[in-house]
Amino acid sequence: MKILSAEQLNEADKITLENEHISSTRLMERAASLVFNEIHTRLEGADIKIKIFCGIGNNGGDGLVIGRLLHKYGYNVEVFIVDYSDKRSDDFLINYDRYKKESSSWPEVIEENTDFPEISPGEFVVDAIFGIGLNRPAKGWLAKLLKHINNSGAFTLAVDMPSGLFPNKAPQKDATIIKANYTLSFQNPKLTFFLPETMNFIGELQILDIGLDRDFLKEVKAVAQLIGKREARQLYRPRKRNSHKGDYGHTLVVGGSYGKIGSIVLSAKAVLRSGAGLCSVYTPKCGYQILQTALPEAMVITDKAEKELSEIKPGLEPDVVCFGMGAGKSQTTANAFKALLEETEKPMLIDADGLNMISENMDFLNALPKNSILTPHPKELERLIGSWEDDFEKMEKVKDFSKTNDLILVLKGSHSFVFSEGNMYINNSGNPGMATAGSGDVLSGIIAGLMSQKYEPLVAAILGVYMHGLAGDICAEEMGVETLISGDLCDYLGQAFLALEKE
Ligand SMILES: NC(=O)C1=CN([C@@H]2O[C@H](COP(=O)(O)OP(=O)(O)OC[C@H]3O[C@@H](n4cnc5c(N)ncnc54)[C@H](O)[C@@H]3O)[C@@H](O)[C@H]2O)[C@@H](O)CC1
Ligand SMILES: Nc1ncnc2c1ncn2[C@@H]1O[C@H](COP(=O)(O)OP(=O)(O)O)[C@@H](O)[C@H]1O
Ligand SMILES: [K+]
Repeated sequence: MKILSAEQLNEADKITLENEHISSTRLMERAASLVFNEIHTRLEGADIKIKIFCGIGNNGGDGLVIGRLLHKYGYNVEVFIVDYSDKRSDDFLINYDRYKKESSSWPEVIEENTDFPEISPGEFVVDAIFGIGLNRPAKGWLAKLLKHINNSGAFTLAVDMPSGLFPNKAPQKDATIIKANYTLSFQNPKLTFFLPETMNFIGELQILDIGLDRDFLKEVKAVAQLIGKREARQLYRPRKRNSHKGDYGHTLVVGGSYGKIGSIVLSAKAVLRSGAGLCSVYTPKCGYQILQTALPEAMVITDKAEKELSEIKPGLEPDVVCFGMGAGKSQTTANAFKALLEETEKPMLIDADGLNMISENMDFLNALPKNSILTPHPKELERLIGSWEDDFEKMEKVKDFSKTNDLILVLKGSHSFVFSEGNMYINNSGNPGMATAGSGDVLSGIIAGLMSQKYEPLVAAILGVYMHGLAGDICAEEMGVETLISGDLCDYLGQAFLALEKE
């Protein structure tokens, strides 16, 4: 699904009105009715106190429509106008009058010196103060009102966006923003919903298709692509009946050091579980028995050194090399890594200490084959590109870094991001159970395993990140988030592939 900016959504809005020959009031009615339906389906007429806070723009207009419909269906609803400006939008004014006509009372107005209404924890609040039109932080009494709502403990539903959040730029550090339990957002998700500093404000997210112009939405260049099951399914290629292991490629996993052999066991297992035909592991001598015992399906080649990588001479030509997990970053290993980079022509996958060695020797980047994949977590990223002011600046810095160096970068996190050629893909699978030792090693193995099966590196990165999260989701469903450990992600990959095939 495309992630769009406020400007693009406004444009879609305008084109829809022209092409469908409908008024903006009609479109507002359509959008807000969908929100009403969602509320009505869940509350089923329950006698719960509903308070709707409306701004004076179109987000507020939506709130008034929702209020009118709830009133019509007999709900216990109170509507408040948050009177922060005189510049009421036309559709706000039309719906203000309609509300009055149907409910036979004017909504209450909240101004600078009005006492805020009391809100008890059991009530239901609808936040329709600001949507995508926010153009400066909420200040003064307005900020106090947002805090008042946040402190009430009431369940809060945000219409389109939690008020105070910008759709496509970072909030100020001390900004006051509605902390929604649930967000019903119109037509397309906004970038801010997926970034670590702002994702907590939206609660659970649901996108409502309000029927904006299909052709426009199809053509417009997305800010980013959100990758869900439908998108992943389009990337997945089922195996051919008439095939053999040679068709699925040979992955070489290189890494491990004394005390950290487990990391490459996890990666190699993930390589095989994601469908690679063959997997070899190159490791210091101390890894030999561990690997042969833990993973009989993998072949093992050992370095001449006992405890660390000193010279990477596997004596074979793999389809893809997956480097760095548990490797350590001694000078000896860094030299061996540099030599490996210089000898390798096909795109590689670099993770963990591989990334740290690059950060300490940025010239290694020149030897990295084009289209290689780096998979940093935020700390590793910071070592690579330096610090950033906010998430939006970080995104821009990573875009530049991946473009300048001709590489694909997977930034891991609660939502992992894939960057390539200035484009951005945001993963929508996964759960906090995956915040556990070794889950990154599994991800490297999955992506490398897909690369060896001739998935283009970018496709392998996007699909691999999605499958990793999906395996985690299916696993967490069965055993809970606390209990999930990274080895389980390998074991649940099978169910993840089955779920994808069913889609
Ligand atoms: N674009 C679309 O596709 C649709 C948009 N609709 C609704 O329209 C909303 C956007 O409406 P608007 O553009 O009227 O904007 P908003 O209703 O989000 O904001 C209203 C106005 O408040 C002012 N403002 C912004 N920040 C402020 C601040 N910190 N303090 C005081 N005033 C501030 C601005 O002048 C802004 O235009 C969407 O979020 C959505 O709820 C829907 O009605 C239907 C379709
Ligand atoms: N809260 C979360 N929600 C979804 N995925 C997560 C979450 N926390 C971690 N992950 C995923 O788990 C992996 C962790 O990788 P990493 O930090 O490298 O761990 P390790 O070094 O222990 O292997 C990443 O793929 C990340 O996206
Ligand atoms: K809102």
